[in-house]
Amino acid sequence: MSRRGVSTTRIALIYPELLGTYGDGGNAIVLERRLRWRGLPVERVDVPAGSPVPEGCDIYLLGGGEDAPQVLAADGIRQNRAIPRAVHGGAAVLAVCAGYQVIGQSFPSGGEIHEGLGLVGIETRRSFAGPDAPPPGRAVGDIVVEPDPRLGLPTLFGYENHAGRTRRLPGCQGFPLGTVRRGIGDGSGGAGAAGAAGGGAGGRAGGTAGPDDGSSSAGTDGIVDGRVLGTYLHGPVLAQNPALADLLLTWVHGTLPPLSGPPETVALREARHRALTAG
Ligand SMILES: NC(=O)CC[C@H](N)C(=O)O
Repeated sequence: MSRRGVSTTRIALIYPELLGTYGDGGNAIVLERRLRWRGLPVERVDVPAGSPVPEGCDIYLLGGGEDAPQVLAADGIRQNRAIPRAVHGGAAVLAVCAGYQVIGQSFPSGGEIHEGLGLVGIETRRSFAGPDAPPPGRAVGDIVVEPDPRLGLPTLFGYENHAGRTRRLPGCQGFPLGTVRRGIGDGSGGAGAAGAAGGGAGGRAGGTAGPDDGSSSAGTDGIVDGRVLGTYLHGPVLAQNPALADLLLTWVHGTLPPLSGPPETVALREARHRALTAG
């Protein structure tokens, strides 16, 4: 039974035309499959760009996007208060990259600061290094995150490509999704906060580990606030991290029967682990 006492879990994919960079729509497919493989009914609700977001869904998925589409998406989603109301009623949110920025208080685009949904106490800027420091380069490449132990998750693998840097605001509820072991993530913690040049416009050469200055400071990625989870991990993140998919499903569904595999995902994770965490 899902959280509303009905048998079908409704998964809303929000504005995939605007928030779909790097196949984030695949996160809906992963959630759908993992319910079906357990014999549980699921309904996928595709919400086309610009249309009002429905309130009665159990999981809302917001993907990544370029700056201009991201503004359009935020404006469209703000037409109503469906997502905040659904979250209040127990729904879960997975917000990736642009989606992660959009669920915060504010984010940059086109030289201006735009209002986010205010679901979580974070803000995104091009840089937090101050007006005299050069802004950091785009964060581009593989990202590996050690999740907060409270989540009981294995290492998370993904891909990131974003210019924005994100930080928690004073009084922010919740906690970071995890510690960045490779890549940039929020890029606002530890040495990354200094906003050093990093990989420049083309991103990090060779996927060098660490925050913007290439050191190994303990930067963080993402936020978990109640059932709202934001992250810079594209990929789509749930395809590479099925345990994260199951965490979202248990938030809205309660305990689920265990599900191993699929074998392809196990092999993928082993390969990612070998390639990205060696040394
Ligand atoms: N990949 C993305 O979603 C990018 C988010 C945002 N437009 C940025 O560059 O920071």
